[in-house]
Amino acid sequence: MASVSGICSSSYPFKSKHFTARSSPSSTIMPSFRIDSLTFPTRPKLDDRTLVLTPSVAREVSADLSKSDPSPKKKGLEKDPGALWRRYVDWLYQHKELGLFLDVSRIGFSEEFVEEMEPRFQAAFRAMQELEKGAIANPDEGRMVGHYWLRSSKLAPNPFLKLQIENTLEAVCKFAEDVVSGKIKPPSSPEGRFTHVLSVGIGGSALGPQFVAEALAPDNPPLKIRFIDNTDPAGIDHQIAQLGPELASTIVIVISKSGGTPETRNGLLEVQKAFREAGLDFAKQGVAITQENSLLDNTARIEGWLARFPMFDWVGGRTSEMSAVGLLPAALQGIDIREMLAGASLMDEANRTTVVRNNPAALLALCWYWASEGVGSKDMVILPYKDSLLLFSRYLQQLVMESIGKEFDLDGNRVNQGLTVYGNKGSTDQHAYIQQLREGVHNFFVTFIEVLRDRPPGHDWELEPGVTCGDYLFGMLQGTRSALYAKDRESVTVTVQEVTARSVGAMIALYERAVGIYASLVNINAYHQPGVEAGKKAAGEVLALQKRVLAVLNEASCKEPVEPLTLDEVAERCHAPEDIEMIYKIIAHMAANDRALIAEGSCGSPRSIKVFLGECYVDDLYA
Ligand SMILES: O=P(O)(O)OC[C@H]1O[C@](O)(CO)[C@@H](O)[C@@H]1O
Repeated sequence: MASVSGICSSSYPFKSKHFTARSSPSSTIMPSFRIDSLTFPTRPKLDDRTLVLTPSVAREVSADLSKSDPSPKKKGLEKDPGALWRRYVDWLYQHKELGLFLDVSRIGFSEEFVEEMEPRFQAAFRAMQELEKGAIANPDEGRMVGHYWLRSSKLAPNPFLKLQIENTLEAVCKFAEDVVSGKIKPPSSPEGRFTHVLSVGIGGSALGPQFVAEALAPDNPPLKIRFIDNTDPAGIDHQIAQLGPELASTIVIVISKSGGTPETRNGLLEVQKAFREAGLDFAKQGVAITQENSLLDNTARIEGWLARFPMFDWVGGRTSEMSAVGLLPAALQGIDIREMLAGASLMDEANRTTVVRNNPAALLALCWYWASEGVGSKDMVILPYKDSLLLFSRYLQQLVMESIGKEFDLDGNRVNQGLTVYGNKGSTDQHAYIQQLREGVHNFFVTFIEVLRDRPPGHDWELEPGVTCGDYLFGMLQGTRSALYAKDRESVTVTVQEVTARSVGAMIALYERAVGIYASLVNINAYHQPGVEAGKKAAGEVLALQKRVLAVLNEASCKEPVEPLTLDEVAERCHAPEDIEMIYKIIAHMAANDRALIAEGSCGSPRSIKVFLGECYVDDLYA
């Protein structure tokens, strides 16, 4: 990217005049899907028997909550090895069928604290039961919250939803089989097969598929996946360039629940342009995953895209991995999606017990509450000791922070809740920031993710007598856990046997439920995200201001001689003197991209700048 000083080097007065009207970039055609295999029965209306988890109902559900917030009364952590071993054994959770363990012994909660929290947990369990039965658990948006039904359709609150879930899963499996087997072929190569998936989506419409691809895609998947998850033109260009001629054998999956997210729309338009330039018909390779009748859905339908799959209004973006959003990309990579669903379903079952110590999601929520004092006072560092789980922390960042990070609680009190999540992987991070974790500011607790199986059977070898490469990884994890604990740094350890579709499904389900329970414990709505709207709205205002700036500059640049303007003059003519800083940034950005020229002055002293456009458009293109 050009530096700010670099962009000021253009010299006045080079300009050209264009007297022909040019089509506005915004008029670029939106493109196409056909979904012969899926039918969408009309959604039944909510009736007055539907339970709405409004603040008052939530309060009713949690009527027996004690008045005061339980607060962790922290003492020094247990250090006696015998007592610690007893604590480890007493609290160790095991899910036999999943081969999953949860060790909470290195979080220092006391028995009294657990007792004090009991009424809150029981209220959280009741709220979760209501949610699973189809209550309006997201009162602000008037939505049910049904991601648990995706892996156990029989739990869906009515036959219509059950059918929707089952039909979609069938359609995803059938489409993926047909693509992988070559029954559905790339249009420009009737003999060939699709080789790549390009997934276009952002947030919950990208993070789950990215995590699962990294964790589970085989070394040689039937289709290799790439992602466009931003409106960064260079990033988009990179993905398209990497595909090169294989764009012709690429299925483009455009994922957006709302169907109107600007970054995703931009990604789509950029990819369509690449298709046009390559002489390819996008519609024949485009697939949409979105809510019925969204802008994206309508576009795909009208243009006759290759396929469309539904996203349900009762599934939130950040809990959509087990919907078509996560299942279709995974299936195209040869990942066993039914196993993923089975793992999630088994974990959900385990999380339905109302006995806290037998409920792994509740145990996690308990640890979060204790460690962060129920107010997010400590960050959650996620450290999987397995390269393939690298993106788990990034996935959890949205799941946890978009769910828990809320200004108001369910009763309308300003609480500014949150739980910060970050991390990459061990042992790599031991050579980065673990130094600070052990000795620096004590503002975190750690979640270690341990995978017992180092390599597929038959591939291991001892790189020194009695020790394998995986033993080192194991040693690093255990060593770091001990070293942190010795310094009173608390940790949770989740252990799985292997990274499989089943264990990944289980881990996703574990954290989804832990987030839901924790949200109840701290009395917030986990299922909306009002905060992200502010940034989107502000971005829209910046782009609107940019159009006004362009119109003003265009008018001045069409004069003879050209009239370069100061920032103050631009701001005044835009009737936006209070936005002068933003106007400066807009101009600097345009200049860096050769769309505005600096006639005089230096960007280092914004008041000295005089700016004009290198081209003049007689039609009022920017109005
Ligand atoms: O799937 P969509 O509607 O494009 O939204 C993408 C993401 O944007 C958000 O709404 C936040 O801006 C997330 O909650 C969501 O996962």
